[in-house]
Amino acid sequence: MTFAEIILPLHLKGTFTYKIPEDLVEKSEAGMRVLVPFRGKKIYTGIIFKIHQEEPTAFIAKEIISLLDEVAILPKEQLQFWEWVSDYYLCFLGDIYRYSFPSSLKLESETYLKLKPHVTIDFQNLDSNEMYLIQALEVRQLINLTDVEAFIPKKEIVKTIHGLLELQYIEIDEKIAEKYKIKEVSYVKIKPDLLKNLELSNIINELKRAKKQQELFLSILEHQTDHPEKPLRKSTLLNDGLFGVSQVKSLIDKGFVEEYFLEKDRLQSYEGEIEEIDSLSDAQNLINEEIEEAFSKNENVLLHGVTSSGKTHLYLEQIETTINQGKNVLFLLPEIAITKQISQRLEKKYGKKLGFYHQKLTDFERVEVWRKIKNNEIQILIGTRNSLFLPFKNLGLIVVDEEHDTQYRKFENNFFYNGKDSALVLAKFHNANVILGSATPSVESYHLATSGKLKYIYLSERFGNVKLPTFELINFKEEQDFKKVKGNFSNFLITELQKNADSGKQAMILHNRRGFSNVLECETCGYVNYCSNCDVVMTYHKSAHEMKCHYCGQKASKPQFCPKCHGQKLNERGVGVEQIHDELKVLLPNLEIDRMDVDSMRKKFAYEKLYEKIEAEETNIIVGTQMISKGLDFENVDIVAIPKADSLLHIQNFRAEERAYQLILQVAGRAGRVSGKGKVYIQTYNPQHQIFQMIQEENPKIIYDYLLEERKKFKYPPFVKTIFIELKHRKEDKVERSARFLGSVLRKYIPEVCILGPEKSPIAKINTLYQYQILLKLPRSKDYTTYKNFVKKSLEEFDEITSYKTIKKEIYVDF
Ligand SMILES: Nc1ncnc2c1ncn2[C@@H]1O[C@H](COP(=O)(O)OP(=O)(O)OP(=O)(O)O)[C@@H](O)[C@H]1O
Ligand SMILES: [Zn+2]
Repeated sequence: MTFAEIILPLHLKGTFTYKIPEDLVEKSEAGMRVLVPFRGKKIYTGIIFKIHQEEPTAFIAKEIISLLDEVAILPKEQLQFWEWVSDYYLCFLGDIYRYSFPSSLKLESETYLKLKPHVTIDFQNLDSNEMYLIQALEVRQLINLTDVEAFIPKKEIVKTIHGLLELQYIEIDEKIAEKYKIKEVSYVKIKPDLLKNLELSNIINELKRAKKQQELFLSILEHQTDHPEKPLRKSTLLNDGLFGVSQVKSLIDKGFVEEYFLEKDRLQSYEGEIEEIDSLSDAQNLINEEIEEAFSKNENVLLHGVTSSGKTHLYLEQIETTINQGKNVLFLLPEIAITKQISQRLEKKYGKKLGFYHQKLTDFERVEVWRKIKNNEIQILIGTRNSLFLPFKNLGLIVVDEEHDTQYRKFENNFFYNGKDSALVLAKFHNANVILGSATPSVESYHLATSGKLKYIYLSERFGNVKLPTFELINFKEEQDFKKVKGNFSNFLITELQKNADSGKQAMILHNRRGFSNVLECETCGYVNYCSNCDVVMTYHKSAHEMKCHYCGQKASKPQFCPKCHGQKLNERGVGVEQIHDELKVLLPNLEIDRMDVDSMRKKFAYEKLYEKIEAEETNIIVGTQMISKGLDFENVDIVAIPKADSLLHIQNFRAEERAYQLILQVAGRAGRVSGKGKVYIQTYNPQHQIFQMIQEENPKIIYDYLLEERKKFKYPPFVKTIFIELKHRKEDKVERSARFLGSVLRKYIPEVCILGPEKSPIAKINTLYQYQILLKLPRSKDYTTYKNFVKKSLEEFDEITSYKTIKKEIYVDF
């Protein structure tokens, strides 16, 4: 007997064993989708993970109902990758499946049944449910599982379908089951036989009395003669308003013109001219040779290139090489908003061979990308980290741009993974090369590179040998003492911003806090407004006239007076980006000043509009959160200022300094990209801080050595491996008890020094759930695997306690 381990789209551990029916054994293969019954009542689309001959001993395996694919939908590299992700990040295969498959490929209740053609049904031997289903199918031809639930009790559905499938009365309709249909676009052309038979002049004559139709006919003819290779869209004809639908219809009715349909890619692809890419500069050429040398030795690359050094051009070069070798490319970006620049460049060169993939696509669009990737129609896929789970074939190169970005490492859909590290593993399964690129690599990647596990390649000059920006620290304490400030700005900075604008230059101001003020506080009783779901004070957003919780998204209107003591005066404490923006507008009233943050960019096309406004130099100053630090390449920005730089360091996290450094350097990198006169002003109470001091050096080694030294001293990655576990529940005492229990189980296996906690999380409650945390700091080397197995074992023991089943667990490996 043959069995299969099936991955089900459920938040459950491991795979599930099913028997493969004799007639399907030959056809079955790992990576195919199957339909299986689960827990009596439900039917799911699962994926064959493994096929084997070991009959389960503890239970009788149910049978697979049917196979949904003729060839595996998941290539073996993806199955290997899923297995690795699940094992390394301690997450469920079912969650990976749910996360990575577009929902219409998972069918489940959308699966359709139909009668087998030409069967004679012996109604005598059917039970009532079977009878109902057959009768329904005689009337409706196709029925999906959800419909069946209307007339058959849920838990009997599977049995009924099973019975009828066995009797060979019904079958599963796989084609219809897939909801996805390709969108078609209508085109027009002159009837081909008319062209051959020289009837054209007759027709033109015939149309003499219908001038418009004649004109239309001629214009179609003209298009066809001028561009014989280019189909003419019906909508193009109608677009300029010269002709109407009725004229087109008349020509079709008269049989002169015919309408036909072509599949349109839902994803807009570029239809314009194809352009060559620029050649590399001398400095870039040297780097490119280094990259090639590394690849020839099967080494992956960390490309550390200062801002505006032209990393994109180096990626393009390698993309080109890879494609010329007949292989495909995955280009990862931290978020979709910043694909605009890279895609513009790639579109010019690669047009339709380009695909996009990210969380914002509709399910239809996601399926389309799946299909194209499977058919090898996309050569370059640009996407966010979830693209790693697409069914790639023949992958030759993965680029991870802005590899330091925190968007690559987050918890989403029940599991945490780092897209950058996962890219390295996926590439291994495909034998593909990897470039990690950044102007400010993560400390971990830098360490990997300098300890020889990645090839470290440093590009120290900007393209065109443009000078890097210079830094100037403004001692805000001193300025205040001498009364040379207005609000959050020194008089000096205000003057510099005005002068900059007067000379036709633009500036960017970074303040990485959303909202207007962090807190509204009652002057009389000290009351502050807490979110009712979270243990967090709500942020005041002045422009939206509301209070928002940045953790759960809850909104409330701004209180007019203190709800506790009815005091009239509510003070605003803590400065948000809105306030900086408002202040500047008052300080520099003659300038155009815009704001860029998630709150102001929420409206559709808001980002595109502001982007174009900046590009057209219609704005003088852009005030923004970290959003302005990412990938923007504007020619005319000379000044970057950080008025409250200390706030970047006031974060309780071992990565705080690293992040402050990256953010400052990234935003600084927007300055003087063409002029070479970039100037960065940092206002601080603490000009002596190491980070502010070291950032001024053009030698990154100084700062990385310092950051690594700190990590070593306080035992943080990359010197130890971390696993962070957060437990959550509505009841605080319950989550506390469960956390203590997990702590004690872990302590059975793992030395005390490696375990921190359990303790209440710094934010005690988010989204109505109380949270407790445990941090494990495990040694690197062989022991890590041993310890990790102990962690797995502890989690299993925890899961055996029935009353803890409702505790939500979040596990972050390499936190
Ligand atoms: N070889 C080249 N030929 C022509 N233009 C180039 C070349 N290399 C870079 N450039 C131009 O230099 C500018 C900076 O390049 P790019 O944006 O790729 O830098 P980057 O290294 O990605 O910087 P950042 O990390 O700041 O985003 C761009 O406007 C780009 O078009
Ligand atoms: Zn909240």
